[in-house]
Amino acid sequence: MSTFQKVYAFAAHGKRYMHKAFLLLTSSAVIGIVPYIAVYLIIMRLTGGQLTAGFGVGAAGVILLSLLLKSHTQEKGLAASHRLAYDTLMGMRQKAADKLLSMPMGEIERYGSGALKKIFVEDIEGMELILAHAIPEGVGNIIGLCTVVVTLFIADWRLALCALAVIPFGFLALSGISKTATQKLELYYQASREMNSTIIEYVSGMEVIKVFGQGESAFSRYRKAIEGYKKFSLNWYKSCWKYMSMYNVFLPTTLLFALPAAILFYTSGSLSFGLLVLCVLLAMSMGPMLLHLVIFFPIIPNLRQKFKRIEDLFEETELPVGHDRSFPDGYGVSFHNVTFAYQDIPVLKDVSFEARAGGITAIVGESGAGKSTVAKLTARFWDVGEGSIRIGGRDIREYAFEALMDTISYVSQDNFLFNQSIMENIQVGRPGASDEDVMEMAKKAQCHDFIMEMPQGYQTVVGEAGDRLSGGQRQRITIARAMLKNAPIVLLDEATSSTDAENEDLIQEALNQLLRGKTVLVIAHRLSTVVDADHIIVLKAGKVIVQGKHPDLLQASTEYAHMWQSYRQSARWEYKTERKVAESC
Ligand SMILES: Nc1ncnc2c1ncn2[C@@H]1O[C@H](COP(=O)(O)OP(=O)(O)OP(=O)(O)O)[C@@H](O)[C@H]1O
Repeated sequence: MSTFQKVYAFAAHGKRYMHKAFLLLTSSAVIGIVPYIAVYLIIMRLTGGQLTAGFGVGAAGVILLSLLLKSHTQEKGLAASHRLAYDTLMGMRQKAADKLLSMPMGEIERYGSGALKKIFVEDIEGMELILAHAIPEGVGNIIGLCTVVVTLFIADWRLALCALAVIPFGFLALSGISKTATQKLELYYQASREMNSTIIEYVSGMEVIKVFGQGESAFSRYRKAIEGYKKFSLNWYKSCWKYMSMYNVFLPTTLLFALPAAILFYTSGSLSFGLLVLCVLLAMSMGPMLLHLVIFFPIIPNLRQKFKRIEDLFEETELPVGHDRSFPDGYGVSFHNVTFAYQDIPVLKDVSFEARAGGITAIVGESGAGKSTVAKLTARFWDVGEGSIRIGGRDIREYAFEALMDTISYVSQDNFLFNQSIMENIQVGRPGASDEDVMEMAKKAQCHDFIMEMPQGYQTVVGEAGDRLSGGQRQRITIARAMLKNAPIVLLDEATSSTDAENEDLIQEALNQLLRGKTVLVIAHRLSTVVDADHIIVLKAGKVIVQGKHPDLLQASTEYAHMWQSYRQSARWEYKTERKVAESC
């Protein structure tokens, strides 16, 4: 399958639009010849002394009509080809978004946000220019050129050959351009990729650069990347300039051979005056069309390059999904001898536990023990290496992806928000939820008051990743979002860690209300939040070292008792510090 076929296969109504565009653009090109023929006929009558006023007016009318018709068919042809282009791009964008949803997070992380941005924004966006403009206009131009050449051959084959005498020079230049361009295009794109990812890193790491005084060294990396890009771009253009100039100089000279030959044939009597004018006009019209070809040909390797990266993304492995939509035994979550590694680094080892349906199960342990990984595996961001995770008694790999996602609410550590209004961010939890429902949840998650204090209230746009809000505010909004979703299983990863003590109590209360009856897996550093849990799992270096209820664990595990002791001490220390601050004020 050629790249064009593969690209256009993304269009939902690809064939229909393609046929329509081709038919209309061809008609437009053929109609474009009519004025020339009409002029030829007028001249023939004029030189033969048979031109009547009626014929002159009729021919002028035909010229005007054919120009209008050419413009109309071209407009409709371009409209069809644009529809084809945007249909294709829509299909491609949709597939790219679906692809990310079905890829394991590890693969997405491996790409990095810079490379994915390049694919989504630059490659797909760059294809827009090619598909919606370069190809329709280029194809129209080629059809027009072929029509002129055929007409010229019909009119006088000798003059057609003279007009085409410049073509070998043009092809020589074209093959030079396409050879050098294709050879160096990959290097050029590589330099562009490097520059882009350095720029993204430079901008996203601005806080660290400022705080740690890294301006000089970070800027030198940035400068090196843009210098590299400049070098490759110039190098690339330099290798094309010679051929471009040759092309630009030689190709418009179609008249250079055709005109003297036409006059020679006319004076020798083998060409009528009418045909002389017709052939000269046609030969003249070929120049700009031939020049236009140079824009069209390089887009083929360009399209191939861009599509290759998109195709590579589409070929990435996906998480296999099942089709089950019903949960036979409710919403209990259980891990069965789960072993998991990020790439080659083992994180969870033979982990087994059960989070009872409708109960609160807490996961505690030192930093890096693998607590968040348990939540991420439950949400199926990755698949387990060995063992299985079951929900309702069935392996989560057997469920349809949407059915599983509908069942789980996940409040993660990073509290990501979209650069949209607060209202829309909370509505992500339940698309289509009414404003009143959103506000009710916001009140329960203790965010209504601070939202109302903002100038645009719920319509306030939160900035990129929510950076116009504080950590605590972001966290409460993500809790409201999860509450609105009202899923039967809730994963809370450090859900109240960015909240001050007063709000934490309030949110905890709201959470307690809303989590009632749900299967909750809570990951918390502060042991106070898990004391009342139905079941506590203690992880250490990826292994479950002990599990049970808080009072039992205090008795049964010295590790847990030690953790509890340390927590109590730090809580007392926090309390003392707060009191001292309060007294000194
Ligand atoms: N995406 C990832 N790729 C590679 N390694 C990872 C990734 N995420 C986590 N890890 C590693 O896996 C281990 C467990 O991480 P995890 O986030 O599950 O720990 P945690 O117990 O939740 O830690 P914390 O309490 O500090 O958040 C860590 O050593 C971490 O470096």
